[in-house]
Amino acid sequence: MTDLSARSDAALAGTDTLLSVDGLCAGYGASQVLDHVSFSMGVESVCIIGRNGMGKTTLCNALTGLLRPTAGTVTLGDDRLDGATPEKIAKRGMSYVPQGRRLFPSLTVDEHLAMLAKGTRGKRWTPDAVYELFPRLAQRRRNGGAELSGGEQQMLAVGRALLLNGRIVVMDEPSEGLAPTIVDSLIDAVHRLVDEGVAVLVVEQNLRAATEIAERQLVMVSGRLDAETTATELRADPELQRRYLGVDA
Ligand SMILES: Nc1ncnc2c1ncn2[C@@H]1O[C@H](COP(=O)(O)OP(=O)(O)OP(=O)(O)O)[C@@H](O)[C@H]1O
Repeated sequence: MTDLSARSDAALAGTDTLLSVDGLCAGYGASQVLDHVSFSMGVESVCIIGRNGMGKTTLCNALTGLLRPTAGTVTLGDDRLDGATPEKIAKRGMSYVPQGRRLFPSLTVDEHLAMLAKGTRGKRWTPDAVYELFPRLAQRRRNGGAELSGGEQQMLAVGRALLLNGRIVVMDEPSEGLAPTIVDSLIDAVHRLVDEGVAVLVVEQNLRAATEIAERQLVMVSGRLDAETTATELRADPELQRRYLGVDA
């Protein structure tokens, strides 16, 4: 385990920094939740783990503009994102798959993707490319959001985020409530994205999903990101699992 404050960018040697977060603070009214969160990542998959209520969703919201940071910076490539609206942040290359998927029950899969298809011509991610990544979704293309299983909804939520053709995708607990085989598809999709040059930052509380999605595991405790561990360490250590994920040995 590493103390993040002692960690330098040298730890990312071999990986150029894509996202850099420095001293990020955010909260709700007078209650500060994020307490000077700092980390950086390249084109790789990274997990943010932590027990309930530690501030993981708040971090996702502060990164993607749904919550305005009160201090600190978020830099993607050469662009400063902090303080920008969610629309601007998405346009600059950070897309978000929020917890709960937020789909429209009456729109079909095709219609969800069509809403974002404009502007994807000639780009890597088009509706057809999403159907190729998730063949299950292609079979359900004419079904409405309300008729999809949890796993299909999650695939659609990821597919929608991909159509923004961004540089990084932030996902909040994508494995929540999904059957193990569907979790496998999501894990494969994350690895494929990274292989194709898209960074993926995933909040996870599920031990298997977290450790298979990323080797780097950043630990959030009470709004602070002050430790980093690895999937290898986490798998091997029930005490870490209990402390960081609330998993009972
Ligand atoms: N809209 C809100 N207004 C006020 N407080 C909030 C709001 N959303 C979250 N909080 C508080 O902020 C803290 C962090 O919550 P957050 O949802 O970010 O944690 P989390 O690590 O994502 O947990 P979980 O996995 O349970 O969602 C909690 O104390 C929570 O009660």
